[in-house]
Amino acid sequence: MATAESIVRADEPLNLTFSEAELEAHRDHITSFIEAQVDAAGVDTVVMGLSGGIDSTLVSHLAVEALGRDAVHGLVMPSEVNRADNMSDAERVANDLLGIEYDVIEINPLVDTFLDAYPDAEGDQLAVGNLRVRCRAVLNYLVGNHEQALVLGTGNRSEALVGYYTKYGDGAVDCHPIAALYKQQVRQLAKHVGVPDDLAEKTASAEMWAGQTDADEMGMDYDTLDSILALHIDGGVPAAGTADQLGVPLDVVETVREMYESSAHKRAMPPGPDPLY
Ligand SMILES: Nc1ncnc2c1ncn2[C@@H]1O[C@H](COP(=O)(O)OP(=O)(O)OC[C@H]2O[C@@H]([n+]3cccc(C(=O)O)c3)[C@H](O)[C@@H]2O)[C@@H](O)[C@H]1O
Ligand SMILES: Nc1ncnc2c1ncn2[C@@H]1O[C@H](COP(=O)(O)OP(=O)(O)OP(=O)(O)O)[C@@H](O)[C@H]1O
Ligand SMILES: [Mg+2]
Repeated sequence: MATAESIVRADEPLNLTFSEAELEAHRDHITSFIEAQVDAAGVDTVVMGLSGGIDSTLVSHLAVEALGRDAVHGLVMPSEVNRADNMSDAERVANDLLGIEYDVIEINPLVDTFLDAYPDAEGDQLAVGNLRVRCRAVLNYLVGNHEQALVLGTGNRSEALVGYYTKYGDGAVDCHPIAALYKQQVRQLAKHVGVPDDLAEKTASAEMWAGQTDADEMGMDYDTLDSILALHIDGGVPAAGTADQLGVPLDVVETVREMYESSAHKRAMPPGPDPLY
């Protein structure tokens, strides 16, 4: 885990932001995608977790644009490690910004029930953090089944490429409308569609344990991660050239490649052996 002082920041990060015309094109593309997913499933509504973070704020905003506010159901699911201001931001998004129906469901009792059933995991920060995330996935699908609603995910391209999400947790959804956007672009599109700056510029956190931030855990900020992904992983520029161009140590580029390669299993269907005959 990096400390605030040791987080790597590229000297020359790429500017991956869009022009105004491109922003409008992405907005249309994503709202059309949401509409098409709902149509293809033969349903009218969607359900999704609202965390007060920018990914869920943008997806919920675009879902309301695509389907109307009556078709979007938000779930705010606090646990003991969530900051109160994030949970109140989630309610602010549902109430004040979007005017959608939402429920607040505390997940501590669910998490405790699992740990009572398997106390060996108690104190295992990552396992319990992932358990919190998976409890939310179960609730999303409980509501989704009951209301014949699709579960909207909030994964962006940066998280997907390095596997920075919980398998069958926040990854357990029916579609990811902002999957093509790097994190910088998520923030930019959010501002473009009218999300207030304080939400769009908020420090990203999975809130799987108290005080967690994405940058601390990954050891670099999103501008650096996005730049390495765009140049080296998506762009095919060799590691050394990427490090030189961005002004980051070579081992940071290699770390991102290792995260990309070791998370391939999260971007694939669970494999089985080919049929024998
Ligand atoms: N090679 C392989 N082939 C097939 N399966 C493989 C595998 N390696 C591990 N696995 C399986 O995957 C499991 C590990 O994956 P997983 O359970 O996801 O756990 P893991 O990747 O270890 O942890 C999740 C990471 O995502 C971050 N996260 C989670 C949720 C939200 C956010 C956010 O930004 O909001 C971030 C979190 O902070 C943490 O760094 C293993 O226990 C194993 O079951
Ligand atoms: N406390 C919560 N209540 C409801 N949903 C949550 C909660 N925490 C996480 N989620 C869901 O899990 C998703 C993944 O979390 P993640 O932290 O990556 O996104 P975010 O909070 O929207 O944005 P950011 O990455 O900037 O913090 C959220 O977008 C949201 O849908
Ligand atoms: Mg978050």
